[in-house]
Amino acid sequence: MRQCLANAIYNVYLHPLRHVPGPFWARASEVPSWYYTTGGRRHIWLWQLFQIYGKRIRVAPNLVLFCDPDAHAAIYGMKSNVRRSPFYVGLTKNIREKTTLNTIDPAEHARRRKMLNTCFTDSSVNATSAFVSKHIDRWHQIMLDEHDSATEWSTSVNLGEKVDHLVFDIMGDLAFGRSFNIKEPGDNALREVPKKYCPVSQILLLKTKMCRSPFLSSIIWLKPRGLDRLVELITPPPVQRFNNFVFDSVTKRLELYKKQEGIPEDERRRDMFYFLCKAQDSSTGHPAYTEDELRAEASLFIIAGSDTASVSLASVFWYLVRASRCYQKLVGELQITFDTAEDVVYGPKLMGCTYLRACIDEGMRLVPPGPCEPPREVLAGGLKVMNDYYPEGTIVGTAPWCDSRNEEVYGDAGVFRPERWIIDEATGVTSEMVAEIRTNFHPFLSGPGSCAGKGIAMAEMLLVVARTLLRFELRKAPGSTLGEGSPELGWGARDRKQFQVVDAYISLKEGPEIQFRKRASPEAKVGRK
Ligand code: HEM
Repeated sequence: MRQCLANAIYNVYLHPLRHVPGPFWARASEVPSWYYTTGGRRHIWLWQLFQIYGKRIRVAPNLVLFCDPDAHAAIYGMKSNVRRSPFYVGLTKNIREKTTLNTIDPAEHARRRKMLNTCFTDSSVNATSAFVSKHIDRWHQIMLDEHDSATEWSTSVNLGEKVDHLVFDIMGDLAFGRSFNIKEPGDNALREVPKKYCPVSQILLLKTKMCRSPFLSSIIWLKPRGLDRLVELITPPPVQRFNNFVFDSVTKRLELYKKQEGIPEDERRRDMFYFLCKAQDSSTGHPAYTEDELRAEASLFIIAGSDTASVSLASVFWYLVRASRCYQKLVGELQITFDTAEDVVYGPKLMGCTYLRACIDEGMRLVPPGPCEPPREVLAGGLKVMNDYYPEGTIVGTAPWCDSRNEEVYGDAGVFRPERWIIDEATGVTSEMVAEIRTNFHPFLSGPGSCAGKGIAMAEMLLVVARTLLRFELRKAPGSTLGEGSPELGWGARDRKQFQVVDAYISLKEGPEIQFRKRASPEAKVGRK
């Protein structure tokens, strides 16, 4: 107790960061930041703090966060003198399963990332788009079979949940060649997870609470000394089933890869796992990954690529069904560009749909896939951010939820307005205006730790939104408030027009609830290109 008090006094009055503004208790201890993490509302708390204290806040004794485009560049840029913080070590499943995301040493991370990049080329994005489209079409078929919606509006559907199922199945198929089949009707042990959040989210929620706790260094010390084993033992059965499924799938996929080694390239299964197996260490010319590493990286794809894409898509749909002008404009663009949903393939025509891209960007801006900061630790020599110097060991970052609501940059920051991303004389949006907001927009992060799967993720989102809107009409389920803000949620979350998320390092969401019906036959439309 005496030690805690002494630490608190030191943190407030003697610590090198004592001049950085923030609430008294947050400057004294890590408990407030942890407290808000446990409730999943830390991003709202951070937003409140930025309104009170300005562009930089001390959120915990050793943690400084910023809300400014220049700060983002200074912290996450290619040459920034930082590394990933120990938070990422806490996230690891166990000491054997080291992934690119969890590698905090910059040189080792750069080496791993170089190998990983060989799996994310244009050719892999093109190859994987075919898998994605196949899943989307099946998903639509199931929705039609489950709901009598050929002519009438369907009953209310939780599209957020449906999108979870779709994205999971896609990622399983891409990562290790075996779909989870969660979207398929009938029993599925992997779907028997607590309805609210899927297994990966459950794990992340628990781990985020651990990693933002004041006991992180003890947790990291204890991990190889029994804690990992203990967590494995108390892991709920649905999550264990999920882990076992992943393990088993990777083993089977590896067997298939070896079996197909002798046959021509274009006859082999060319999913992400294929590209991982093919990757070579350029310095040795040997395969880049050992079996354990293949297992870990393939599992990382599931973690990194499922909830992120799912929450982004849910956000786009959530806002679109509430903004009929934007919805109509987007459908118009798609109908002019494509004859049918089947015509939507990944390529220049799809990429040329500027309004579609703007809607996706706007959805990702309002609901960033990670609402709080990706934490970075300042290395020896310190770091200058917004004209101030931060010493070695300081943890720094920017919180995307707050960056997205920076009114100095966006003006009407809370409004879903895709036009802000498109240069157009008619709307008065200039190239300078678009450049300014782009400098502040990093849903995939930037710099050495940015998203490796950005190309695949964008292709997936473009395909899902375009094919869905060409096949179905959507509308908000009458009376549904799922995902909305409300006065009881307090300052920063009162706006009913704001899609709410839970912070679990990744954003977790509920909704939107929608109704859908099959679109009239495309021949009935006019004005197509
Ligand atoms: C909308 C979808 C996605 C978003 C918004 C997104 C965003 C991000 C962000 C912000 C990071 C950095 C995390 C941090 O440093 O804490 C990241 C890392 C990563 N993402 Fe994504 N991601 C998405 C989809 C995907 C997909 C589909 C894949 C794989 C197929 C993927 C693979 C990765 C990997 C491997 C990393 C680690 C990169 C590294 O450590 O160098 N992501 N992603």
